[in-house]
Amino acid sequence: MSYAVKEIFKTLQGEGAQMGGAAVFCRFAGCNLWSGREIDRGQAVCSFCDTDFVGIDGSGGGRFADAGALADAVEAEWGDSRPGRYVVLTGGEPLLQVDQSLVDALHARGFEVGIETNGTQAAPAGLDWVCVSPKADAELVLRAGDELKLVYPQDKAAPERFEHLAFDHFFLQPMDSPQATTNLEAAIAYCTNNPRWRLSLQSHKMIGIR
Ligand SMILES: C[S@@+](CC[C@H](N)C(=O)[O-])C[C@H]1O[C@@H](n2cnc3c(N)ncnc32)[C@H](O)[C@@H]1O
Ligand SMILES: Nc1nc2[nH]cc(C(=O)O)c2c(=O)[nH]1
Ligand code: SF4
Ligand SMILES: [Mg+2]
Repeated sequence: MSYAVKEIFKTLQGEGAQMGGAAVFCRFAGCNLWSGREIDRGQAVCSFCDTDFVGIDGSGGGRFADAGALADAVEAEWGDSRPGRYVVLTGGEPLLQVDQSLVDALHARGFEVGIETNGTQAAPAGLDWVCVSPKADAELVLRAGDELKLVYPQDKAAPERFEHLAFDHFFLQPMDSPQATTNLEAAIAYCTNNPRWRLSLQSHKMIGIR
């Protein structure tokens, strides 16, 4: 199967429990919860997205004919060094495209494989770090993983809906929007009163990296 990829870049993971660690980000094109066109945002199931995932025209993006070709591009972006190889599959919604052969091809090149997903699609086996970010109006299929990272606040997606699920870490991530300051304050208040939840800040935006 071929893969449509918006961009591939090396940076530090900005969010969640892996925050601050080096990673190659592989951003897949397309999402099942929004077309990515501003004209459709108001009607989308997920309407607060901060990401351009349309097309294959970003840096390092393209159409990759098979898993080996995409894993080679990820490896080239990381460079020659072997220790700590880590790739984050994101998007758009990566689980519309990620399959077992891609996970295997990345493992064969020495990468640990993380994923950022909206949790609406089944995942192939062998992923090393699964971050699920549920959306209020989308059915949640992936109900176990390493971290659950809830963008906060969302109408009809109170944290209590998710805290019984089988994750090791529970994060609230303030919604980036014109109300970002209010959202941050609300997330601080919630975490202060509900110690099962920790605050995840989008640190890459604060320090001016991708
Ligand atoms: C762009 S999404 C791509 C992966 C996947 N589609 C998902 O939603 O998890 C990457 C992460 O950014 C989060 N995110 C998207 N828009 C955001 C916003 N406006 N403020 C804070 N986090 C946001 C998502 O919830 C997700 O955790
Ligand atoms: N630095 C950095 N960290 C991130 N963590 C999750 C991201 C994403 O868009 O999936 C992201 C991103 O786009 N950049
Ligand atoms: S599910 Fe993820 S990629 Fe899709 S629109 Fe929402 S935040 Fe963006
Ligand atoms: Mg992002």
